Amino acid sequence: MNVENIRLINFRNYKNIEFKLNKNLNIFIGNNAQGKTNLIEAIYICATGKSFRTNRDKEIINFCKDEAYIGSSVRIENYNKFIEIKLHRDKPKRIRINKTELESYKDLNSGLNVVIFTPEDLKIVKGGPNERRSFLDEGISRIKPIYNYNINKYKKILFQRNNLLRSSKFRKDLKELLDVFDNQIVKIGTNIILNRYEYIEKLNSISRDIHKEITYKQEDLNLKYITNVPILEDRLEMEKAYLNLMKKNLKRDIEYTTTEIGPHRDDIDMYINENDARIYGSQGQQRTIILSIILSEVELLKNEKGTYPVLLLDDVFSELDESRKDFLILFFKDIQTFITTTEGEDLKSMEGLNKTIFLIEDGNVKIGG
Ligand SMILES: Nc1ncnc2c1ncn2[C@@H]1O[C@H](COP(=O)(O)OP(=O)(O)OP(=O)(O)O)[C@@H](O)[C@H]1O
Repeated sequence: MNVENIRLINFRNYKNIEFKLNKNLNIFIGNNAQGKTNLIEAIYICATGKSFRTNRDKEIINFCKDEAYIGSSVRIENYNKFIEIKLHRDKPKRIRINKTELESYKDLNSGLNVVIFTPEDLKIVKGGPNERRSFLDEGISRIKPIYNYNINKYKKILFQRNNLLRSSKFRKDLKELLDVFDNQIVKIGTNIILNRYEYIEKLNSISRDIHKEITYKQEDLNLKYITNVPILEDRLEMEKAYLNLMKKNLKRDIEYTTTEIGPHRDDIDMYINENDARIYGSQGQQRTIILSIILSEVELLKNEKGTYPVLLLDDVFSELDESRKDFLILFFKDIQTFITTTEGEDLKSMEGLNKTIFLIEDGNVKIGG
């Protein structure tokens, strides 16, 4: 799978550009604020229909224009897809695949899988549990689209349950209504928890090996899934235990008008050599954890889907020492990779790889030497 070319019109600081991309390594090099991340963003939008930086399409359109266009030809196994996205300041975006318009961007099945690293991803280690749950949900949805549907459904029912708890004093039918909600919550919640459990188990086993390699066997990474629902081998027993726990907590739930038990309280603990990485990890260590996890997602996707996704790495080299950079570069051999950097120095470590260097300056793209 690879992105063959890209055309941008009035997309952020790009007025009108079109260029071909390398099947392997693409390096966007330039000073700050020249448009390197904007290119990563454009490729991400082609794959997912949305930006990783904003939910407001208006921000993506050039300041002085009302419309923007992204077009890209993508090679998936042995066929091509031509993806086109039109953004308008006052209208919903329109997406066409091979000239056929989709009803909604949510229908976009570009076939292009991407895994992205951005400096913001540090929040997966440093931020709150919400960040880690979002990371999990995104990763699992890439492999199992039905999971995303379950998450949305779970959030909806949970919201309704919490509303009901808020009005519990005035409801004579509280018990009957809660029974209906709780039975649904437990079914979907169990699905979510088992999917998360399985995903973290797989991620953990791959990321441990990768992390060991990156750190020259100095660091042992361990990811642990935290959930307040007991995970049991027998699914029906698990649902029963989950429901009992909800019933046991009902008094507390009514008092606080929120639901305590369930996957909306899940988290991931991260340890390096048995120490909590969130508390004791250095900035470089925390960054390396994210890299190990993201590279594991790449391997996991390859295992599940049979082909490597495209790798988007925004400013990945900062704060990594030479040996960690070298390991990362080994990864690029078989995967189409897009990488942004301000440092000419970083290019030295990529000698000998099949690559194209793009010089980015003020919304212009030139092929470098
Ligand atoms: N909607 C827009 N219209 C025009 N220009 C925009 C728009 N949004 C962002 N920009 C411009 O894009 C530039 C930032 O681009 P980008 O984020 O890709 O920078 P970068 O090269 O990755 O920089 P850094 O190395 O600092 O991360 C800024 O000059 C900003 O003003």
